[in-house]
Amino acid sequence: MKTNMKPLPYEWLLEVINISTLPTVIVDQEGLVYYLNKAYCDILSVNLDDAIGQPVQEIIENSRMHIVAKTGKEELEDIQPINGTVMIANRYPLIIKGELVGAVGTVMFPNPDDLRQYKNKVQQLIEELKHTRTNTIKDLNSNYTFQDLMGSSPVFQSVKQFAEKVSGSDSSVLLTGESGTGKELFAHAIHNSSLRDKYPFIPVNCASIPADLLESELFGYEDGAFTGAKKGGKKGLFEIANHGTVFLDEIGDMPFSMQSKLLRALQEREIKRVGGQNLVHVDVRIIAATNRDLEKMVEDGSFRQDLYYRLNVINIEVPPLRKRKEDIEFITNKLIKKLEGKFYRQGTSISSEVLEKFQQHSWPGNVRELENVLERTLNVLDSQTIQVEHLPLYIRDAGDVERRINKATRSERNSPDKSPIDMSPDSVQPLKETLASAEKEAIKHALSIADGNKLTAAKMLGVGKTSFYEKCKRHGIN
Ligand SMILES: Nc1ncnc2c1ncn2[C@@H]1O[C@H](COP(=O)(O)OP(=O)(O)OP(=O)(O)O)[C@@H](O)[C@H]1O
Repeated sequence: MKTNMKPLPYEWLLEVINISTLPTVIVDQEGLVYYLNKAYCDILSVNLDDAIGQPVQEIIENSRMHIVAKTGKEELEDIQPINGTVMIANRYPLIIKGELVGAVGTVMFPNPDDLRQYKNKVQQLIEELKHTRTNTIKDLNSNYTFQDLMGSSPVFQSVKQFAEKVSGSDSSVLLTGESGTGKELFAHAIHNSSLRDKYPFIPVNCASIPADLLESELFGYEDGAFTGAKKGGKKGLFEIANHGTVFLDEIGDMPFSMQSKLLRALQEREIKRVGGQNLVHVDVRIIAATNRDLEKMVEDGSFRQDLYYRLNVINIEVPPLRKRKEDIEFITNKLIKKLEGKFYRQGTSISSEVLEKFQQHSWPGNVRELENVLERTLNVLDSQTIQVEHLPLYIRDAGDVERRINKATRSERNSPDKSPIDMSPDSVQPLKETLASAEKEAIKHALSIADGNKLTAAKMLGVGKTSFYEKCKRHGIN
């Protein structure tokens, strides 16, 4: 190739090689050191004049430059320990006018601190990548907007409109309401219509992370913070969510000791990693949710009042399904449409009797329960129309229980002596046994509504998961 470039003077070339901070060595075809730049002389603590003309393997530990100068084959990213430090070596054959005349080599990380910093950086990137990957998969399944929130009743519409209105604000939101009413869906929708929508939405289930891990999950940790901690430390979810939203689900289950640390983070907008000294500024919006009565928890001292006020700047109470019965038919039809795709069906409908049963049922598991019931029904449906006999027994009984109670109350009121309640002494059981059998029935009922999911069943019953597991064990429920 012909260029107009003048050949670089020899001194210039040497200066260029010396300016480079990358330790560089040039050997001739015999593997004798032709030139060693300043960076390499420094890390080897050798004098250039003493090194020139010496076999390279005598000057540089574990060198293979003399081999490359013979084979003419480059060796890239080879591990080369020098003075007890692992370095990455790149070795290139030096070919001038088509002839192999020697080799040139460089090494990276001559300083152990550089290597450590590099490793930390890579480790952090790997952590972020893993987290992003998990969340991307999750987001693909749950990237909800307000349009996904089903419900046409005036009460639901007004809650939805209010939530939409406050999406743009940066204030904390507390979503309250029974299990399965769609609080998490609301949190997604609020984030997605806020100015933070291009940044992460990080959901954290405060009930499912063990108390002693919660702080390091939320705020991260430094290298060596505790036994088993990853080398290089780890970013917490608050740092990962920077500029986005952290959704603290089941906030009522956050351990008391953690509540004060969360409060500090919200007030100062700064977090301190576990085992760290530095404060890291974070910009996140908090959306919290619970189906527990936080006000009562504040009263009985199990939830910090100051944190409650911090979180409850905007309160959105999602109404239960039984308080918006107009929505039942609407949501049922929408869910059927959604499920038809899953079961490769078309034209499925429900009978008016089924709708009546649905209206009579109290739906303690709300939309989640309705979704489960319909999915279970469509799974086994061999006709186009869902009839009462296709429904689970406890829904078929809906209304009957209420009717029986009403009838009993009415007849008791009208003719107390003809009460339908069994008045024989044998019908009375010790209170302890009566309560135990009622508890067992309630657990079985909740489990059947929650499709066997114990965490959901525990939530619907309003008990902690440890106590729920103990109760299941006591009653022999698996
Ligand atoms: N209004 C709604 N429109 C569409 N789907 C809904 C609605 N409400 C709830 N769902 C569905 O019900 C299920 C439960 O919703 P979600 O997890 O948001 O409830 P939640 O109130 O956060 O429950 P929990 O308190 O148990 O965590 C999800 O599958 C969700 O898609």
